[in-house]
Amino acid sequence: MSSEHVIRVEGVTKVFPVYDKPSHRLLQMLSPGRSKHRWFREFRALHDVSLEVRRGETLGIVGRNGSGKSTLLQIICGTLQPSVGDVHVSGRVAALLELGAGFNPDFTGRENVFLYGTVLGLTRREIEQRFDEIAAFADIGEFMEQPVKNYSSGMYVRLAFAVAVNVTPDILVVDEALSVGDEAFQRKCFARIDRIRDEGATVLFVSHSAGIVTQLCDRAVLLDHGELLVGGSPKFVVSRYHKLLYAPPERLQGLRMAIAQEMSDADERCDKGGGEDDADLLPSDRDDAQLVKSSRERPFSEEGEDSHGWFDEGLVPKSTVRYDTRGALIGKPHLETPAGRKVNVLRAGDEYVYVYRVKFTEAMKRVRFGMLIKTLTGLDLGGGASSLPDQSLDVVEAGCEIEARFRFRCMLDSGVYFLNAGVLARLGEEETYVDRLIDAAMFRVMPQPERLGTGIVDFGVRPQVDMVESKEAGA
Ligand SMILES: Nc1ncnc2c1ncn2[C@@H]1O[C@H](COP(=O)(O)OP(=O)(O)OP(=O)(O)O)[C@@H](O)[C@H]1O
Repeated sequence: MSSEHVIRVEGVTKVFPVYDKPSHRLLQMLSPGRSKHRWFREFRALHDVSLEVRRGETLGIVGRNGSGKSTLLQIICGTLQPSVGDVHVSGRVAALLELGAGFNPDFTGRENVFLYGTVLGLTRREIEQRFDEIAAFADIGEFMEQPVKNYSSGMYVRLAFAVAVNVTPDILVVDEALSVGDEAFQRKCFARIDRIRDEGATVLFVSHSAGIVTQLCDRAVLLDHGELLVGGSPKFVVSRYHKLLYAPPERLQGLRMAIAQEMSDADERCDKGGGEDDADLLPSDRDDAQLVKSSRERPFSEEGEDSHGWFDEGLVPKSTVRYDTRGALIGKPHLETPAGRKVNVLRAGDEYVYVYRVKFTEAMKRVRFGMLIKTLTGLDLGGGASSLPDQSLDVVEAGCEIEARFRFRCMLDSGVYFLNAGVLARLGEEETYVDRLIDAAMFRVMPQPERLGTGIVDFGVRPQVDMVESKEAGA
């Protein structure tokens, strides 16, 4: 394996024995070694799969249910052995596989942290050093001392993720698990995955969400019936995945062959923006992803207080990070209606104000303020600055407190979003951040029952459909 590649899968086939009745498993075990009769059928979950993953690359693995994604990940992680073929993996692999994998249900959370850490090659001392950080990330309180069989699925994932991201993995494997848990925790996980990628780790990501794969991954592969059909840019691969997903059964076989034939061309489309992409003609994937659950939705009335939204105390980001503080401190970030009522559950189409305060402990020159709205996965959607650089506040004295207000119209699809805040000033010749709060606040946009728009941002598209030729006129 070249030093550039950290994973190489060569001609891997995986065959599982399938027993029609539970008693057949027992009969097979009792059959003499040379007995010709087999009490099972063979099911081929993977067929001749070859794949290379480079150091630092984020690879998305997509495919319909039962296509072999989890089997492939388990083989890469070493928890399953291939029936045929070879797998070479270099470095520490931390895996967040489907629920149920990894932990011993009878052990407490704490014991499992030590068990899992040891399996990943950490010494007891190393795990002890990281334990507090793992516990803080998991944020499951007293449950850390309870057997994990008493955990909810959300708690289980929290602990599993906390361990996986805190063992400094060379390769992080994430299998759909992030769809469990609340949005604030999901955002924290995506932010941590970003950091792990920035530090040069390789990430394998199994997801049914086209949005996540296209946004997070450098490259993707499509598995179908255990075969690797195609690989290439995420947009290209996701569009082929969608074609398969929505194809009528009679066209499926022909489509599979056509996609497999494109395989040879796909390498040329490896840049993220490149590639033929017809995914946007297909039904939105935001619903099948369902990452943004509407757990705290409630119907809104057209009139009265709630019609412009309300405040949900549970919507508190867990991924807030402060960068760059140098004589200025951002505080109290929140959203208000134009009338000044604090809200964080918004109605699409209405206007809101993003407000935060900044305390200056040092005098500053050329000061201005900024904001940014992001998705749960960290995609920058848009924002704004309080002024152009040459129109910034000339001087702000030490001891001053300034309130920055950004009025905007909420042109977003239903879901959960995050807000950044930043203060810029001239230090020497350079304009630089003097305080920056990432994921300072979060908000939810209520579902819109009559929405015609698709995608995250509502451009206010006004459709018009005209009959340009009727049958009678053409006859
Ligand atoms: N231990 C096993 N014994 C028999 N069949 C198995 C076993 N594990 C997996 N399979 C079968 O192998 C196929 C691939 O399963 P796998 O879980 O890898 O698919 P997947 O793409 O991850 O699916 P999903 O998206 O539903 O999680 C499925 O048909 C599954 O039923």
